[in-house]
Amino acid sequence: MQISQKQGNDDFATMLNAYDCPAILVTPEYQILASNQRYLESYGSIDLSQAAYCFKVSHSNDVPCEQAGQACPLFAACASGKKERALHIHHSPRGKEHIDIEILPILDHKGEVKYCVELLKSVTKTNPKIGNNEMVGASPAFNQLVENITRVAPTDASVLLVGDTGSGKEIAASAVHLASSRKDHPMVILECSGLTEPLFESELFGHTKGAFTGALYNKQGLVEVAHGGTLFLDEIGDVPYELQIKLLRLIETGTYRPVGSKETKSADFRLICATHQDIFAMVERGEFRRDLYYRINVFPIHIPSLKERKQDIPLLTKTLLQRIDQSGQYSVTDCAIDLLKKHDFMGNIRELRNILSRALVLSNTPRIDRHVIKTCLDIDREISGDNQATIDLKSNELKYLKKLIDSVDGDKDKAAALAGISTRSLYRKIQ
Ligand SMILES: Nc1ncnc2c1ncn2[C@@H]1O[C@H](COP(=O)(O)OP(=O)(O)OP(=O)(O)O)[C@@H](O)[C@H]1O
Repeated sequence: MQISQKQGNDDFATMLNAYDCPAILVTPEYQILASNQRYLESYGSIDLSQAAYCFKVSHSNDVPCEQAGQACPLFAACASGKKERALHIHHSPRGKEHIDIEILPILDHKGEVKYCVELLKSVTKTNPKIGNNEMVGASPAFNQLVENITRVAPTDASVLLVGDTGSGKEIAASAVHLASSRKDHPMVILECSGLTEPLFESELFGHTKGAFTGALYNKQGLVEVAHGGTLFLDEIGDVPYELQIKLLRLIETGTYRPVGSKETKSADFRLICATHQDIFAMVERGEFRRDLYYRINVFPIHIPSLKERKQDIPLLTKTLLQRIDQSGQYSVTDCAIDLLKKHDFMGNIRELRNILSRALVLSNTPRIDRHVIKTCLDIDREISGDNQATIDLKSNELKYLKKLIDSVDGDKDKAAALAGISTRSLYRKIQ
């Protein structure tokens, strides 16, 4: 596409209105020449009466992104002469936002880049600031995760989320679903751990009345509930070997039969699987079917552990505190944050959440200090058995749980939630 030099900025802006997302026209020297109506609605107007540069407007930087140590898709597009994409954090009237940037270079008659159209697509369900049920973060590891989610979401490819326990696999699955064209249909979750063959089949495929003892009604399977939407199989590595063939058949044929039925139904879902295990090693050991592995692993995404994104701890702490107690009165001192940053977080974000829930109970003031955080971390260490030689694990667990129950006036449901265990487990542990 070529644009005559005589055309004014108004013409540019009119052309940009053809895009149904915010768009700006930029020179290879980073100067913004025009913006469209959608940009105006999302980010406000830019003063174009004097030179306005994209790095200043979008990032409040004084130098272009690539000189500030960030990947700059404009710089890359000018070098390659081709479309380039990157995930950036931009300033917006709503604060900082993750934006999927696409740069479309416009070449002159000599084949050199004359202008670039920059399309700015907001990324659903992620946030570099405090959010409610969104994924938050701004570290390089988190941004890479968001970039992967953004790329794969609009496709229908099967996604395999690999990450440690509590690192955010389920919330990432939901981000993929919500950024996909299937978002108006359900995302259905099946936790695969501990499922026996009959249960697995009837949960997944449903059953007819009388199919087996206790089948009093026709029951819809999760595959049917997920029709048009997303099927999320959590802990896929725990599906017993003999059941894996049933899953493979479902994926390969796109059809299934409810237990006890002769009717074959057709399935329509996007598959997302998650695991904390090394499935490839399981394949090598003969514990996981190779054919199924290649079916589910079309697009693998690594979910970073909290250890890999320690710089997100202050933001996550603020976010989680607000989620635990919506009054917004609680905060954590800088020294306490430093202590959290030194912790290992084997249980990742879920562990951070549990520690903060405890801190709220144990702190006498809304400003949670280092001392309180240290106590919460020590309780965890004792319970997890770091000091097994000197500590009687069971009695310490009991002591902690009783203290916790007392602190919430005997409310066992609340105490269990704070301890991160089910109420049933709590009763079992204190009896
Ligand atoms: N980036 C994030 N921002 C905010 N909260 C997060 C983020 N990632 C995870 N969480 C929160 O951490 C907790 C654990 O996340 P989630 O349940 O998605 O982890 P998981 O990896 O699926 O856990 P498991 O391995 O036990 O199935 C949830 O409360 C979730 O909302």
